[in-house]
Amino acid sequence: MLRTATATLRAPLRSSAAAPLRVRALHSTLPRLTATPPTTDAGAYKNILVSAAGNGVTLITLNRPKALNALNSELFTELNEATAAADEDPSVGAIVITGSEKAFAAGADIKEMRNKEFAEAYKGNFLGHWTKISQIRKPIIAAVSGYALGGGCELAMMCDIILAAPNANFGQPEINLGVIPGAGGSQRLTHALGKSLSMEIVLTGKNVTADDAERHGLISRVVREGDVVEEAIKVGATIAKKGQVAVQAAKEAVNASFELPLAEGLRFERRLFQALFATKDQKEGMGAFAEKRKAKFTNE
Ligand SMILES: CCC/C=C/C(=O)SCCNC(=O)CCNC(=O)[C@H](O)C(C)(C)COP(=O)([O-])OP(=O)([O-])OC[C@H]1O[C@@H](n2cnc3c(N)ncnc32)[C@H](O)[C@@H]1OP(=O)([O-])[O-]
Repeated sequence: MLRTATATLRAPLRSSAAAPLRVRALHSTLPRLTATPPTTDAGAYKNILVSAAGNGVTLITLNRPKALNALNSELFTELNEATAAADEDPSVGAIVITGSEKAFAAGADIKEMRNKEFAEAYKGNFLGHWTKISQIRKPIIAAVSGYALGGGCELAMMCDIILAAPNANFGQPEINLGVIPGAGGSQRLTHALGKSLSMEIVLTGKNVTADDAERHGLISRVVREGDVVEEAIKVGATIAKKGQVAVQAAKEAVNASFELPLAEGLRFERRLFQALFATKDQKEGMGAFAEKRKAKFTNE
């Protein structure tokens, strides 16, 4: 069951570092996609807030403000549970993950892991459960403000789209702690930025600004100050309006480009494209175009 809390949506904008990001009521400005009202079960999770943002979007807010949303095991377990629940929920078409104004997440929880030993980390597959987010089939949008460092940057990169506030700061400072990135920082960052800049970030621990991240293709775009969550929800709502079989296939196809050689990737894309002719949404989408009307997708 999707456990939800509306606290973030209701919270007034505070200037403190702990302030969750503001979301204006979008129900009036966006087309209605789901009749599911935001359900409240505040306190169900300790480290995240989950709310139905309307229009088929689930909003997940990382909520360990005192630790700048440092990602401890409990938080990640909750995040896995909430994203899996949203993935299962037919009324949800997209998921937004955000943090506070000061920090999306300042990394894996250093205090939690400082005394770990190799045998324990290896036998317990430490951080293995972090990969679950990348198995979620519905699109996930990261709305990043402030620090997205180490595991925080890696979490953002596990999402499908990254939107950033002007104060966002991305980096992999693990080198300063005597370790290296452990949840994709050396791999996804390099796919996005290329070797030279990734090496500089990973080897020196320097951060990049939102503008630089946009310029180098790490994120989709920088959004006006104060608007990043709202904008991410809008993007999510736009996606949630599409035929969901095609959306999932599109996500699968784009992700395959990170893993397959070009010829295999092209073949995989073509097969998925062909398979979509078995869906009602394809008939509806193309029929609606030919009949000059708006398509009504049923996700079948
Ligand atoms: C997953 C795969 C591998 C990943 C590895 C990593 O991510 S390694 C991590 C890679 N990331 C890094 O190396 C970044 C580490 N963080 C920093 O360098 C700084 O906090 C800052 C520059 C982000 C903000 O500076 P600022 O002066 O504005 O704020 P402040 O410093 O006063 O912090 C406020 C409180 O938050 C606490 N806290 C913060 N981050 C963490 C954390 N990751 N952990 C635990 N706690 C953390 C901090 O201790 C303090 O608590 P206190 O003492 O009040 O009980």
